[in-house]
Amino acid sequence: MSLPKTPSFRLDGKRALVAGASSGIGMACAVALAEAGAHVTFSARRTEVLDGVVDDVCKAGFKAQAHALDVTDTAAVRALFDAQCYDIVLNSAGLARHSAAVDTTEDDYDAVMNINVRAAYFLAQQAGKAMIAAGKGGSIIQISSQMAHVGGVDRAVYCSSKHAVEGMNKAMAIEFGPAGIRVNSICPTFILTPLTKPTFEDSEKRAWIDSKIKLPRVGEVEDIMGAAVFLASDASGMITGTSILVDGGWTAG
Ligand SMILES: NC(=O)c1ccc[n+]([C@@H]2O[C@H](COP(=O)([O-])OP(=O)(O)OC[C@H]3O[C@@H](n4cnc5c(N)ncnc54)[C@H](O)[C@@H]3O)[C@@H](O)[C@H]2O)c1
Ligand SMILES: O=C(O)C(=O)C[C@H](O)[C@H](O)CO
Repeated sequence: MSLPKTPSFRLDGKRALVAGASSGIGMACAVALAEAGAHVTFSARRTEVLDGVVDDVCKAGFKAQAHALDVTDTAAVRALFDAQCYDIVLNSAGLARHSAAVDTTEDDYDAVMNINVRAAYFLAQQAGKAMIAAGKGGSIIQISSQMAHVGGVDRAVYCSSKHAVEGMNKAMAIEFGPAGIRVNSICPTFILTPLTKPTFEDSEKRAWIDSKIKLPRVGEVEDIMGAAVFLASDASGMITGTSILVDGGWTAG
């Protein structure tokens, strides 16, 4: 009897691009992809902020390089994918500005939507286009949020942006699927990063977070790394148009 063959979680020989790799979840995911064997391009608006981590990853024997990219610069995004096709594209660039819906300014709305939705859209568009032309399939991963699945106090704009990412992914999964390109998201709960530091430091908000997460701790960037490697690898080869909630049970009730 021939046993089923376990699919590989390894990413050897794959080229990966991580946008928003200078801090937080993006940096952790980029390191995880490199440790799994991919050659990872860490991208951020300024390469100086990437030099330390890229050096450390290379010294550890993994493959990495830095690239300057502002994800809102659609011409630069196009140029990047015209020059190189990536097998894996993970987008972690994002912004949160919170206010009651009745107080949201147009500036806050536009800033959040510009990065979380518009930039995510055109990055995935160009990634998908290059992957289709290369004919090798691929995996596009957006760092979305648990707030793509529920509402949150003072988070009407942020929730709108992350729900939009889920819709965009589903439609792109339909379009790109025949070319073997998978489009998914990771939906984290609150993870301590520069983005959420002010929320964690507010004792009332911290109590809200602790009351909603069912596990006895909050999330750390390391909690997202496994999902990133899984979605990038052949181990998730039949998964597309969906999201992996890494939410400590927040959305369970
Ligand atoms: N930390 C959390 O609790 C949490 C939970 C769920 C989802 N998220 C999402 O995860 C993603 C990463 O957030 P994080 O918590 O790691 O915060 P972070 O602030 O550490 O990371 C955001 C990154 O986006 C980059 N960025 C912002 N604008 C950019 C631009 N125009 N071009 C290129 N890069 C840009 C920043 O430089 C930064 O490195 C975001 O999309 C966020 O919405 C975070
Ligand atoms: O909701 C917030 O305060 C954020 O900054 C992002 C979140 O941490 C994330 O979406 C988890 O709810």
